[in-house]
Amino acid sequence: MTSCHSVVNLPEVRKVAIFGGTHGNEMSGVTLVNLWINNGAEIQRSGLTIEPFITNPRAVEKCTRYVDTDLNRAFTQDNLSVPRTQDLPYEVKRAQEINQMFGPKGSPDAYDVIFDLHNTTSNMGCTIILENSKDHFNLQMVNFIKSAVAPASCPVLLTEHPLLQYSTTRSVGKHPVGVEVGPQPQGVLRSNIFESMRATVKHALDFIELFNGGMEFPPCTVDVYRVSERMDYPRDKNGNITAMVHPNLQDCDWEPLNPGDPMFQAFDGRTIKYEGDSTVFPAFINEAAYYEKHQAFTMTRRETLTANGIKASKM
Ligand SMILES: CC(=O)N[C@@H](CC(=O)O)C(=O)O
Ligand SMILES: [Zn+2]
Repeated sequence: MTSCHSVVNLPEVRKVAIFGGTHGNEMSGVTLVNLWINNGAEIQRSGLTIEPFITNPRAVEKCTRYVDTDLNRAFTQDNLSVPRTQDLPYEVKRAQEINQMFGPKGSPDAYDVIFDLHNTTSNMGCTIILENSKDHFNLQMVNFIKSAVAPASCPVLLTEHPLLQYSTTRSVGKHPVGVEVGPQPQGVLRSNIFESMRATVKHALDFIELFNGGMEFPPCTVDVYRVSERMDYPRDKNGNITAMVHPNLQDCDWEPLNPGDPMFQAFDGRTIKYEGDSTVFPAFINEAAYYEKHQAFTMTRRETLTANGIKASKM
């Protein structure tokens, strides 16, 4: 369906969900979604069903990341198809319910766009997380958001990776979009973080409204940071960490980490350097939730993606 201007016709967007509380202690998304459940005027757009939804209410109630297991890793085909029994972890049961309501994952009935609102303790600013480098609709949306927030930046983390990809809550939708804003401590609201998340969602919904209204978005390029590796903390034989993120690296998400740069500061005072052979761009530096995942930061590489022009097809 490509025209001579390399503009692809895509179906109009009909069903949109905004998830908060996938992690119950990430307060911006929890608070915004609860606000919008009470009064949805701010997120209404013509011709669209937009559903704000708390995905892990038990974790929200306890103000904890999860109750039994991380919901944002639970949307595997195995979990989604396992027979429902009493002793399944709460989040696996919940994943099945969410898949029924907003999916099924991979099916034509699935919601068109799902935003999932997260906070990080890392200094990542207002980051968009994408899972698929060939999702031209999402790439165009991100290009729109980047222009709307400029001169502020909107880094894009691309989690597409043969081994490191994980099965997210938003992945039940056709176009999954993570919104990851920090730094904000767990269980805490910070007004600047809250408002930048709110603005990003607003721009994203404006984009969808313009798209449905027939606006043509010309081909564009989008700079992204693609996940390449995970870096764990140095550990002793018992698995306890023996070093912290080095002060030169702390809060330096998205800045180049070059071979030879300090990476960790051991408790005995030694500096541990980055010994890779090329420059990487770390993200999720010293994320609180990742100690248990054995991850001190994520290494990414910069890449420029090309998006087709897009236009809504009238049916
Ligand atoms: C700090 C945090 O929870 N980050 C999210 C990232 C994502 O949504 O892809 C997670 O690990 O699930
Ligand atoms: Zn989260």
